[in-house]
Amino acid sequence: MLANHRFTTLPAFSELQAHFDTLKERHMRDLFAEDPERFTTFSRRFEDILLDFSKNRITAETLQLLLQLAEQAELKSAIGKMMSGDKINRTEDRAVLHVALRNRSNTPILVDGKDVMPDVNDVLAHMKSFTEQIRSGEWKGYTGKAITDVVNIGIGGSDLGPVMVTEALKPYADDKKLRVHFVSNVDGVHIYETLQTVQPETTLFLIASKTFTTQETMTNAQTARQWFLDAAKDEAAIAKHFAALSTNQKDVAKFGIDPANMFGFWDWVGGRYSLWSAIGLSIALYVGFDTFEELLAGAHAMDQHFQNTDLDQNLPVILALVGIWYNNFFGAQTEAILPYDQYMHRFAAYFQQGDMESNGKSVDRDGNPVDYQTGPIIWGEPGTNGQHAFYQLIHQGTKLIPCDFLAPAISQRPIGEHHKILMANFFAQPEALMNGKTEDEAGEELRKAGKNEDEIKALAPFKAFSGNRPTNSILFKKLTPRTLGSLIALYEHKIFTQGIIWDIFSFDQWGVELGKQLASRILPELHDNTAVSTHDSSTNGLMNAFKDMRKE
Ligand SMILES: O=P(O)(O)OC[C@H]1O[C@H](O)[C@@H](O)[C@@H](O)[C@@H]1O
Repeated sequence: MLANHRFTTLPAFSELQAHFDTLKERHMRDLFAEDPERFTTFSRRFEDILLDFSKNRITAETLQLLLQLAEQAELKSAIGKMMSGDKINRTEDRAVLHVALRNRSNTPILVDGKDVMPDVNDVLAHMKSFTEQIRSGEWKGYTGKAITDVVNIGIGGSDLGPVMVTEALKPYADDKKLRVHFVSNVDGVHIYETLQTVQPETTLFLIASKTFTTQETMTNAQTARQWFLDAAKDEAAIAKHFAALSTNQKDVAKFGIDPANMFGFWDWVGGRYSLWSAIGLSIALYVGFDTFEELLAGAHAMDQHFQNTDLDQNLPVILALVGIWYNNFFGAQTEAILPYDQYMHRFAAYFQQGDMESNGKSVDRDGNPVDYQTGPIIWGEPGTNGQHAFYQLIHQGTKLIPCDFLAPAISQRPIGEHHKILMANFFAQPEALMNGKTEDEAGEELRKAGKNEDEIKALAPFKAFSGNRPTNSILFKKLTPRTLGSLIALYEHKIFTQGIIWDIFSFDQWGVELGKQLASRILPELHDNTAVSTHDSSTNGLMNAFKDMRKE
């Protein structure tokens, strides 16, 4: 059981408040000027990953106090509890063991007295042999042809991880053994457009759903099944073209999927933490099983770092603490994740679910409403695209938006000057956000450009930048499977750390349930043209207008 505490009554919390008052007006420009060692003091390394958090509004004292906050929240003990299979997801009475899925050292992890590792390894072995059969062409479809296309049907945690990772690891699929497609939206457009591009006789469908009851996924799966049977005209052919990634054996069998094609996982794998489980089968099929294992190994290495490294050297902990500093003291509402790597273009979208579904909570572990801020709004797009879209607000708007900049030192596709140009932007933006530009500096530039004094006076305020806008820079050698695994685990553990300190449960998601219940209540009311009057006037009005618009 996790110990409860009230976040705002931890002794370090009030110390941080007092400290904040002394620091809030200080400019990072001055902090850098005062301390030539600032980069060394505020940067950390893990394998090929360098975290530079020196461009934050912190001093050594801030970091010390934040570390005390983590200690007072009993973070170390909480990490140990997660890693050893304690049921820390109390509202669902479950352990939280995505770390077991990538536990390459195979040390036993017990849930209810039973080591989970043999089951984990069995599923991995099953995934491996299946992957090899499909990729080698040994597995034949119902007309005797090899599989060329894999369609993963899933949503939320059963979609976003595989989408993000297959995009990020595209260079590792250069052998072009298989194409992968992802269908998530219940909007029929999504499955329609995907089915336009594949052939029934060479397509493998993966029905990815932890519960195997999610309406969107089941609707898309039934449509795919019907489309397939329209061509194959034989239910026996389903065994060659459908596999299930799920914890729900009963409903998988009911759907007609051969139990031999079911890849299981367990209730202790949260949906948004499931890419390491059977849900990652599309990844393994696309990049090959060895590459998938390297991804697991990278995450495992970060798990060990998180568990065994002192808090002040611990990358996930530092990211989490810096985030808390802005979220709970500066009042920042959002955080941007900005990868300067086109292959990582779904990384922010992935952690939108990872972070917001985990820490979007307003009740503490005692069941009381919190009176402080919890999880931030996560958003972001790859650089440099974002620079030409929303960075204006980050530079000159009224909101404080802490940003994480991520980039590889070595491009997967070194072409001409592209990577150096990309990296020049990666270095320039955090520098500009930190330094800003005073009105005097802006004036000087205008003078050099030949403006007269009246023009300078009129324009300089618009051309000035306050600066003092915080960033973390995460520079890594190359986006290898191992590094990607470590980066994902880095953010996962950041989320865990913040949840522990905020005294909330990060591994349930009751908020998602409401939408599901309401939609299932409304669906039957859409089946005929009868006017609806059972809801509020807005919902009634909209539903009735919908029915009118559809009349011939
Ligand atoms: O894999 P499933 O069971 O289809 O769930 C898909 C998604 O459903 C809900 O939105 C939440 O519970 C998510 O965490 C989950 O990832």
